[in-house]
Amino acid sequence: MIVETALLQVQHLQYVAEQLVNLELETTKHEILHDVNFSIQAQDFVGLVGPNGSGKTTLSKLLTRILEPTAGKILINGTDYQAVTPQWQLHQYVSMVFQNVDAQFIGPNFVEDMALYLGNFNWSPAKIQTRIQEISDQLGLEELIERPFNSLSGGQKQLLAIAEALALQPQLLILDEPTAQLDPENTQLVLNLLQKLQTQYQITIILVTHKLAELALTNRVLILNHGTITQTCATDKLLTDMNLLQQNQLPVPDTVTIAQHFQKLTGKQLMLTNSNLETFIQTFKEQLC
Ligand SMILES: Nc1ncnc2c1ncn2[C@@H]1O[C@H](COP(=O)(O)OP(=O)(O)OP(=O)(O)O)[C@@H](O)[C@H]1O
Repeated sequence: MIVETALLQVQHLQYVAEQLVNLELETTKHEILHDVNFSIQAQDFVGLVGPNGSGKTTLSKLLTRILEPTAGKILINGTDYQAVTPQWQLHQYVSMVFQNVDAQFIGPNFVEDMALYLGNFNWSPAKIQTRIQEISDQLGLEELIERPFNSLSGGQKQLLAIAEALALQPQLLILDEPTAQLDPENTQLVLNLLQKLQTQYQITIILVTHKLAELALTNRVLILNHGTITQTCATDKLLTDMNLLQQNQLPVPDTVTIAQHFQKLTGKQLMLTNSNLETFIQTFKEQLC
């Protein structure tokens, strides 16, 4: 029997932040994450949810080695992060897009920013040019790549930040609340791109989000609460389980409230999600008429 190694394995991860409290260089310690365990298979689309301050951003930074864990291990394709040297080689496996993409760009537009980024990896100008062309063709970004960042909408900048994060063809892409500051139109632009990455390019994605409606794109969710993973489950289970949502201080979607009322009225259990809501309403209308 062949046992496949998970793409990402997180084992007993702990992160303790140390803060300077005075000029005598005294510090206090604050445990942000403890005993975090989970694994992700290649091509999973995973949602990472949890109440404010539960440690989602800290975990994302550990997964991209922006922070080093106090204890525990992270393995990518069975290789310990610590064994990936030099450290920047990890960009070839895992990449992250931050909520505030403006802080991510150094150049004035995508083409120049990619040249600076890939130049750090000693890519030749010709190779950089080919990769820019390739990625903008694949993701349909031709019209944006030479425009100054300051002339683009928040959603367009997110698209370019995602494209840049894919420059080195990582296997795992982590997005920290990519739509938090976007209006509905720009949110849709970003969600469409994520769906395309998943279906056409089979990229493994971790989507950190507060918006439970966005979880419809994912197949699995990790719930982080009080600094540890309290549950991993199929997305449909979370989105239809009022108790699980409430136990983890997550907002209850309207679909769950409707399903609960339906059960009270009819005694029948209903698994209602955004994807089958329209069919449910249609059936209901037909029965009423
Ligand atoms: N460097 C640090 N020193 C001390 N405490 C920190 C540090 N970084 C984060 N924290 C605290 O750790 C906790 C987790 O923060 P984190 O930003 O990871 O949570 P989050 O789940 O991403 O929150 P949000 O949903 O609000 O973005 C918070 O209480 C935060 O104040």
